[in-house]
Amino acid sequence: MTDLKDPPQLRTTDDTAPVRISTFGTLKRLLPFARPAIPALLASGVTAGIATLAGLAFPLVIQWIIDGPLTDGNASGLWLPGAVLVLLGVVEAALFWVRRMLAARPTMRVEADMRSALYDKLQRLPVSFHDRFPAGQLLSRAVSDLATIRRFLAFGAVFLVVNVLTFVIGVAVLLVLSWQLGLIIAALALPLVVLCLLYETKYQVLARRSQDQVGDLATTVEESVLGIRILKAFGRSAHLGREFRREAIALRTTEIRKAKAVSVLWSTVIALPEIALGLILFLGIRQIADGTMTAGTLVAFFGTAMGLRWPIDSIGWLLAIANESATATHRYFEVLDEPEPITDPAHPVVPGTSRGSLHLRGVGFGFTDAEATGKLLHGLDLELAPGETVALVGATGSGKTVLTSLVNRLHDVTEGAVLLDGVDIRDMELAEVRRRVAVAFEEPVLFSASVRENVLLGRPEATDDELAEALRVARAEFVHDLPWGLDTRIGEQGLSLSGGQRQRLALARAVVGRPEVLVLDDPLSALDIHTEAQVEAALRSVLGSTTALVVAHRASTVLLADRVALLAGGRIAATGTHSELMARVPAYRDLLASREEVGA
Ligand SMILES: Nc1ncnc2c1ncn2[C@@H]1O[C@H](COP(=O)(O)OP(=O)(O)OP(=O)(O)O)[C@@H](O)[C@H]1O
Repeated sequence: MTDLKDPPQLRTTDDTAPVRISTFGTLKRLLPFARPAIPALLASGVTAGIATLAGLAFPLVIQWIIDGPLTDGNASGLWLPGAVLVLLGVVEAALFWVRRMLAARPTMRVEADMRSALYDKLQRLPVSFHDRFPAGQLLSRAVSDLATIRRFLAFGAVFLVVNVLTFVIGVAVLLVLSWQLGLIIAALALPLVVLCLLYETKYQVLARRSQDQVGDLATTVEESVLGIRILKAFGRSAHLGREFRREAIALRTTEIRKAKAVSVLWSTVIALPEIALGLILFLGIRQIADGTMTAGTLVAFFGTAMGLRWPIDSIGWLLAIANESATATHRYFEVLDEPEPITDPAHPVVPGTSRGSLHLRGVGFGFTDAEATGKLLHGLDLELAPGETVALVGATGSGKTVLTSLVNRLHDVTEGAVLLDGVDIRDMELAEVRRRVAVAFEEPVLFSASVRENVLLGRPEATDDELAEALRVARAEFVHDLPWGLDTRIGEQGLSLSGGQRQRLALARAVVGRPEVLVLDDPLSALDIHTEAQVEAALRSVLGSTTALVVAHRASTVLLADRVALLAGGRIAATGTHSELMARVPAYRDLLASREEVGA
């Protein structure tokens, strides 16, 4: 019996226990991206530090006023400390503004650079990665995770350093003012550190879960928007609505647990200084009564201790930001660290004059996530002479689409090789392979762009004549009747086209510029019989000069080919002309006969 593994877990569940990561170690990975922003962030930190010191100086000036001019009854002596107070206020406000200005622009650039790097990586990653990684998870990484990282760099990191320094300097000032009372505030550091460590462990797990759940939610929204017609047609909107609500509730539960964790920390962090301040007031008044402390010193002490409230109170908030950024960073690098198995070779072979011969030699292929079911293709041999058209016929699920995806390295063969003009395509530059091999898939995907941009996607350098020729071959001249002709926007944000129109544009995209090798995955399936006949007639002229591998389901498409290859059991079971195979291969006869019956 086959030992089947559990199906891959694509969605997050409440029981998923995310891996514990080191907050500092993970955040360090941001350095290469954050490096250009470091001077500005340092300047921003220095500015914030000076502003905070200005704030800490207030109580000392008040002490000066109380123990000086106020005690002496010298009204004219108030001018100088009054002016200093105003100056400190202005400096603090101005520096606050400067700090924001300094941090905003460079951190936004870091966010933009990281987003571009992620996008580039997604383009380089193989199709197999995109098959298994839900789009919503990528979306949440590209949008919300990167925004979290930017907030951390702009505020979190700066204030984490500034507030710890402020605490240390403030405690030093307090110790100078009164070492006995100062020790009470200094002693606060111990329970705070213990509390923060306990909290970090718990919060990090929740932060990761919440970010994963945001990704799940985005995936559900994306799937329901893309499949809105099917959902409506099958009356499943309510079902998906329930699924969405279930995920939204899971996220809400995690967010509430996060809020609870923060609130416990926060309330303790706020309560501890309150108790300490009460104690200080009590002891301070006794010291004034004993004559061991002046009223001005107690006011200064109290004012300074109050000034340390924000650095202490903010610890919970800053740790939350640091933890969320660490998990966001971890999630970001999960994608960035993905291996890129399909890349350019170190020393690409530049093929000589291209003739367009295609040879699949001993090809084997199996999906890594479907190992238990065995290899899909094995020991497959198929040779196409330059200019030859071969129709690939096989039962549904036999691997025809997968085979076509091996020819332009959307997947790499796991055994054997695909040779273009005798050169292994893995030894050629990817761009070169994709320039030589053009593909039209069964599912024609159009982008939110003009007709012209969609058709010239792979060959932006093609001339207007080549574009017109491609549209003619694909019988896609209907584009000239669109409101803005070739400049009409189509795709998701543009004009909707019918299935047949989309397929004809996808075909035009493949044939534009007459590639050496054309791979067509059932390119005419959405066309009516009349249009199909017209496209076939026009295709013949292209196929006459191009090597083509055409996945075919119908006899009419098969007839376009010079030769037919029957894919069965993971290999090419028979080749020959249509009539030869009809005469001598019962499996082929059955396959086409059943299709024609269904089609009839
Ligand atoms: N990403 C994937 N991971 C695992 N298995 C996959 C993946 N993509 C396709 N398969 C499996 O590979 C097999 C062949 O798929 P393929 O799309 O090539 O079939 P096909 O011959 O083109 O079928 P059809 O004629 O119905 O289009 C199927 O059993 C399919 O389930």
